[in-house]
Amino acid sequence: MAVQMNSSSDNAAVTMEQLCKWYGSFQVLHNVDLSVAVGERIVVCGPSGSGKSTLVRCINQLETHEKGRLIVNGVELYKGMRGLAELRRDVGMVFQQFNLFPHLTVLDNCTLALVRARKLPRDQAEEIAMENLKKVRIPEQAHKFPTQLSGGQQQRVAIARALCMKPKLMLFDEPTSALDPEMIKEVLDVMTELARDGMTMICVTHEMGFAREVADRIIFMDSGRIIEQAAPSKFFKNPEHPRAQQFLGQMLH
Ligand SMILES: Nc1ncnc2c1ncn2[C@@H]1O[C@H](COP(=O)(O)OP(=O)(O)OP(=O)(O)O)[C@@H](O)[C@H]1O
Repeated sequence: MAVQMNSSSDNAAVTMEQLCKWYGSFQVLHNVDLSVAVGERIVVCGPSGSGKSTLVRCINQLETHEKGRLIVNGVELYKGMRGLAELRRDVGMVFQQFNLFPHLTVLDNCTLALVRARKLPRDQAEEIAMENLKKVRIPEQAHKFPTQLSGGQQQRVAIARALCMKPKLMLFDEPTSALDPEMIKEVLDVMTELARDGMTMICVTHEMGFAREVADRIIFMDSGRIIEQAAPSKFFKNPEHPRAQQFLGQMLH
């Protein structure tokens, strides 16, 4: 049984307390403390291998932690917990590789979970799917297959598909890394609009312009630890930790 939490954690979308994770004998997350408020936009950045993907993957239990506490939307998560389907319904995730079903049309990719998991009638599922395809500005692609779309369009389908489940929280794991430069902007524009609509978001990205413009808070990770967190105005102007200074030096020049 998932444990329902009360008290102050109810006001947070995500609370991590001393979170630790190992891959075999390699400790990838070291005592991570993080609280993300409902409606907050977080950008997670840091060097390759610093544990950013692992951190976000723990939030929807694609990875499980071994030590510490993790509470998402008021529910404490742990290995072997029940209620994973509900968790993943409430936590949308967009990956670097779009992970669309190639044999299904755009519309069917979007309606699949609504029909199968939510048991909605097909016409109602299609209505929700079309609303969200409009939101990501590709309603005219509804009857195409993923291979007939550009990378940027495929990623926007992936975002629409996640939005169909009306998530309370969206996770993005380097959503533009597999895209050509001209397509990056169209995906970032959609993400920016979601942020303006008040969606709680945790984004792993190297897009520092997006981070500067959209994030409420930047989380900087190194070697499995959060070593600096600050508002973008502070982080980009005056990063404190030498590793953050070095990282920004490389990213911005
Ligand atoms: N399934 C796995 N098994 C073993 N080691 C893993 C696994 N996944 C990731 N790692 C290792 O854990 C460390 C952190 O990986 P993670 O993908 O979380 O980092 P990251 O900061 O997202 O990196 P990148 O920016 O390159 O995507 C890396 O050293 C990686 O090689």
